[in-house]
Amino acid sequence: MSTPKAFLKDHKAAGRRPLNRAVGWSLAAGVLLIAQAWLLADVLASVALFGASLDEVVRPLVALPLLMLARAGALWLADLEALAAARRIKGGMRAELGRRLAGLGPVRLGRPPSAEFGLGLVEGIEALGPYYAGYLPGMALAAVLPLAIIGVVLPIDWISALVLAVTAPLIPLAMILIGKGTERLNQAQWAAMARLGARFLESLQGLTTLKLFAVGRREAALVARLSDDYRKTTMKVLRVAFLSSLALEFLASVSIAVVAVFIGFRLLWGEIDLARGLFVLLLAPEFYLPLRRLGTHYHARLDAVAAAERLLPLFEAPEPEAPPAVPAGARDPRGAHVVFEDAVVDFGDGRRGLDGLSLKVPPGTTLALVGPSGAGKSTAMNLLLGFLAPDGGRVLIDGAPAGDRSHLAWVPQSPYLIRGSLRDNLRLGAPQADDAALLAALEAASAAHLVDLLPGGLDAPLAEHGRDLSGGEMRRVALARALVRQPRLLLLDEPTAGLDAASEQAISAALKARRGTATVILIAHRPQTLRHTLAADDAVAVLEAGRLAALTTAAALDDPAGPLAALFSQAGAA
Ligand SMILES: Nc1ncnc2c1ncn2[C@@H]1O[C@H](COP(=O)(O)OP(=O)(O)OP(=O)(O)O)[C@@H](O)[C@H]1O
Repeated sequence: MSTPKAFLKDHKAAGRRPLNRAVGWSLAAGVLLIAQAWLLADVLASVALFGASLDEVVRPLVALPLLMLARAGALWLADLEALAAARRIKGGMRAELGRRLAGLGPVRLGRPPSAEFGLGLVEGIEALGPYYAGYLPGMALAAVLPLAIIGVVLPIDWISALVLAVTAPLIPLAMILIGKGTERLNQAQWAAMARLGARFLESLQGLTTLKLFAVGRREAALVARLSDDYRKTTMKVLRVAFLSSLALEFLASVSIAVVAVFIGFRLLWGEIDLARGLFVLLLAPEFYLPLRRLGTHYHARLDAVAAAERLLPLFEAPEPEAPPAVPAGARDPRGAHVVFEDAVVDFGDGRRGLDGLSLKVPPGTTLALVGPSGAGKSTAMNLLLGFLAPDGGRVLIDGAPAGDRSHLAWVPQSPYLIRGSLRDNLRLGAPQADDAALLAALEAASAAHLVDLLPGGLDAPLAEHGRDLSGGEMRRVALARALVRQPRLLLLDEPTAGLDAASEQAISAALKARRGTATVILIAHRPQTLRHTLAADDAVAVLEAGRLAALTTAAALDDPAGPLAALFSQAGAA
């Protein structure tokens, strides 16, 4: 397990070049500043001491604004580069996190605490921005610029150089002392924000349920309390941040005053001339500036460390491996060849989804998975879908470990329809499909009437989650969508549950028509599904406690002594 600090460092690489350029531009601005101070001191001294005329100082007077402009330009470029670096690093992180989450898949991800993920993806990564754009270049600058200024001041006035050198470390030292105390506060602030975010999202998602049970007010009060907690922890962090800035500013001001007092006395005693004294005095505030800024940046760093701590577990999911592709020649034209070989899925805590399932589904055949609740039907399906990888044994589709989804289609019990037209939904898995193919698929899924029914036909807009369709219509659109893909392996979960008799028949006819062109595997909870969807000689695998308990055919439904009768009479009794 990596540490948050190592995590921040590792990700710096993506923005190294713009970061280096940002530091380079800041240093250029520092050099221009030294030149500017020198010119200004010279002009002031010549006018004040030697009564120089305008003609004599016109050149430095013209050069001064030019220097200022150049310096502003350099600072602007430094900011641009630093922001570009942060943007690049954050972009890379988001892409990586997206890949890892996709690799985990919906099952291993479990029920994702969506607020945590949302917070990580958006706020968490965003909180790293000031660290990369501010803290890192600021650190580099604070290490180099003060040294450069001391280097310039030393030959001119060694006493001031000494004062600068002695007072400089006080600021970072004070900052570190203060920082130690705030680290804990920052972590508390993140935790409070995560709690608030999670609760708020939950309340929004469950709004209907909360309203139905008339607990809306209680929930609102809870969210209000959590947001108040968040306010309090934020105020604590801000209080420390302001106080520490005050302390650092005070230290810097006192240090500048010490330099000024030393110069003042020596001017009085004639130990230093006005031009040199002024030059050092003008540089003094600039000497402390990068150190003072470190105070602000240091808080960005604390914030980033706290955010990184929350992000780390999300980044520790393994990167997905690309499934090995099967050469096209090895594929049977009748459909996919599916093999479970002693497949084990271990969810940890001794919970096994599958406990050594062995099963062969020949190409072009149809098989139903049945079994009591918790027998492992969904787990077997998730293995085929590549949402889970077996912890033991193998699951092969056409001879290759399951995971390549390019040749399969999946119709879950509650299919997800995207917001878009009917056509968009049907073409989701086959963007090249033409209207004729879409209509044929709708026809096959007994949903052709939808084209006439919906205003706009294939262009009819569907609401998110298909909210304006009935459950049965959604299922039929989802089946049509699966068929458009012309899959070699068609996976379905209770394809006919909740449908009227006519639709049930139409769908079972559609599935039967796939025979010989696709392998079909479906989960069935009810005997009707088997009776209406399968042909008498289609295979039925009875699972029990993650293993194959019996392999029979749909005809066994009528055998009172067969495994199916036993299973469904149990279910009926329950
Ligand atoms: N994400 C998970 N984390 C932990 N245990 C799980 C997870 N998913 C399933 N299980 C466990 O694995 C076993 C098999 O579950 P699975 O969902 O495959 O059964 P099923 O036959 O599909 O059940 P049902 O008919 O109720 O849908 C169960 O004991 C279940 O508690």
